[in-house]
Amino acid sequence: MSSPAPDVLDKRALRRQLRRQRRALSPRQQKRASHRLAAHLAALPELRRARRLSLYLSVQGEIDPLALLPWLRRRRVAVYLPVLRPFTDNRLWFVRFDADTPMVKNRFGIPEPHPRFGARARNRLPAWALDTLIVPLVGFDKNANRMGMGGGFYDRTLAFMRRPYGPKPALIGVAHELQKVDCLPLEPWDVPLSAVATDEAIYRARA
Ligand SMILES: Nc1nc2c(c(=O)[nH]1)N(C=O)[C@@H](CNc1ccc(C(=O)N[C@@H](CCC(=O)O)C(=O)O)cc1)CN2
Ligand SMILES: Nc1ncnc2c1ncn2[C@@H]1O[C@H](COP(=O)(O)OP(=O)(O)OP(=O)(O)O)[C@@H](O)[C@H]1O
Repeated sequence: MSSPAPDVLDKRALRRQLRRQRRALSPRQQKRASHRLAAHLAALPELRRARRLSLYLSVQGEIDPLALLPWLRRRRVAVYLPVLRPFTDNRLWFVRFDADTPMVKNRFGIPEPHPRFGARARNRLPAWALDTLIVPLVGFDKNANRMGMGGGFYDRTLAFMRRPYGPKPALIGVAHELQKVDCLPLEPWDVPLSAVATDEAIYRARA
């Protein structure tokens, strides 16, 4: 076993620090951030044109995108949640999320649609079939570079985005403003986001 390179250790420490900072927010701060985020998201063209969109259910201080749900329901947008794909390592697919979707906790303690519900092909979509994905972030920088939980779930699931042809959903990262850092190291497998939205601002990737 070789020991991890210093930049890997830096990234791990940064991830831990950012996760601690977001967990420290009060319920009142969380609620306010969620509503401000929803207002920013609803102004984005990537959301206004979406017919099929994925959200996530927030855990451990993540900014909560669900304040946007009434707006999405009014517009008849089909809402999906990320689900850990069975029999495949660290990949996601996306399962319909409606008022009557049966939910269970996955191995990380995050609620997701029941595997039996997701097993029905008509209840789920691969990432490429969505118009827009709302991607949870642990950290980001002003150029909309992202850092996630470290499992590589979204990076693996979105690897198709690098192909020169085929469908390309819009990727909108979301986070609390306090998760912004100066500059994130770019990894070869990182898939660029279209934009990052926070409780305070929108950050666009540079063309
Ligand atoms: N709310 C939410 N849902 C999501 C994600 C997310 O980041 N947030 N994901 C985005 O990828 C996927 C799940 N990925 C995750 C990756 C790591 C951990 C996690 O807490 N890992 C533990 C240690 C691992 C373990 O318990 O075995 C840790 O880091 O402390 C959680 C979710 C799909 N659903
Ligand atoms: N397309 C891919 N194919 C295979 N492995 C990958 C791919 N993308 C990422 N990985 C692996 O996933 C691991 C986690 O990557 P990284 O530290 O960038 O996570 P992250 O971007 O924070 O995670 P996430 O995508 O879950 O938000 C890395 O060790 C990397 O080797």
